Amino acid sequence: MPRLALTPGEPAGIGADLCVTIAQQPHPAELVVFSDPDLLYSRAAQLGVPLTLTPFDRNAPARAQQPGQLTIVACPLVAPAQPGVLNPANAAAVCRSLAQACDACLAGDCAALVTAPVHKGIINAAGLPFSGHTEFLAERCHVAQPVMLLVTPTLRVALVTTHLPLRAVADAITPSRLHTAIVTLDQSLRRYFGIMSPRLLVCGLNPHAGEDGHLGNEERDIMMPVMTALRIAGLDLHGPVPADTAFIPSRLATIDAVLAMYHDQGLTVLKTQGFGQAVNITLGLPIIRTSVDHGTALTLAGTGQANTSSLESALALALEMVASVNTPTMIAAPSHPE
Ligand SMILES: NC(=O)c1ccc[n+]([C@@H]2O[C@H](COP(=O)([O-])OP(=O)(O)OC[C@H]3O[C@@H](n4cnc5c(N)ncnc54)[C@H](O)[C@@H]3O)[C@@H](O)[C@H]2O)c1
Ligand SMILES: N[C@H](C(=O)O)[C@H](O)COP(=O)(O)O
Repeated sequence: MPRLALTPGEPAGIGADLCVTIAQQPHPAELVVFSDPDLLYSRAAQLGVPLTLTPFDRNAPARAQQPGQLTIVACPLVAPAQPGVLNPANAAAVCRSLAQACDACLAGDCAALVTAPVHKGIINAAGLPFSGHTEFLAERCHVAQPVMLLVTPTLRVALVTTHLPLRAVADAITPSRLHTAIVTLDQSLRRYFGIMSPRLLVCGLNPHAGEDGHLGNEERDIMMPVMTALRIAGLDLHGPVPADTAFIPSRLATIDAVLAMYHDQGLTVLKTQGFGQAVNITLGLPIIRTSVDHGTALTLAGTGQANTSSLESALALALEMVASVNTPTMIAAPSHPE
């Protein structure tokens, strides 16, 4: 019986609503929520659903989650949360709960981490540099380059760069970063998705993949040499292809994942296709981490209108990934010449 660490994220957003709502169904895992108990009790009362919180005991055997119940590690907020009203006073507590949940996974107390959305803006407004869970967890786990992968039932899209201003993206597409992103994606598809020889489609950075260098040099000077070396090492790589036609059905029919160069190049397509069903996975960490595909939706907090489907998918996929770790299919990663 695995234990899943669950974080509600921004207390003014829909994360707490989602946690108490999914707690109304049974799950084949113990859900350990890292949260302020009063936040969950008050949101459950607001939504009119029952909730009993039981303190986490790492020495007790894990129990499948029962309707109306959650296991809790208390992570107190500083100020009572008001649905829809961001408060920078609670930003540090949000980060602390995330760190505690991550550490519980690193310590083996929980098998995976599943996160509800945080509000990056309010954390930064409180004076804490924060780009996203992906970067926060990578730093916590001492990983230099995590890889963001979003999946729907029919599409997988990974990113070479994550939460970067567009102005900085081109400079961030280095041989080393591209190499790590491709290898991490390839290895993770083998390990967690049972794909024995992943076929990866790599998007160009520039319009028309640089048009032979006439519309940008990154494809010719950076991407092609890295991809050629990795093909020689045995990876099944296609591209770099113009990103505007990377997602047409005939291309997607023969590949297992698309690697986009930056956030909106890949996620706009994926969310247009599958918003609400998609799961965000952080690859390259020593822990399994999945998340929802949506943000804090502040106007929906406390209304009962927030859709739980992405969180349900994130919980289900985390369990599948936990199970897959027991069937290792990893191969040695080709190293980058730099
Ligand atoms: N995993 C994360 O932590 C995560 C992911 C995406 C965005 N964010 C953050 O969330 C904040 C708000 O972002 P945004 O406004 O761009 O996106 P958003 O996803 O919060 O909202 C986009 C639209 O989708 C709707 N929506 C979102 N989730 C929904 C749900 N579960 N059920 C029904 N409707 C839903 C919203 O009402 C809104 O109309 C930002 O600070 C952003 O950085 C966090
Ligand atoms: N890039 C994500 C998305 O658009 O869904 C989102 O910002 C969350 O990222 P983190 O998991 O790094 O917080």
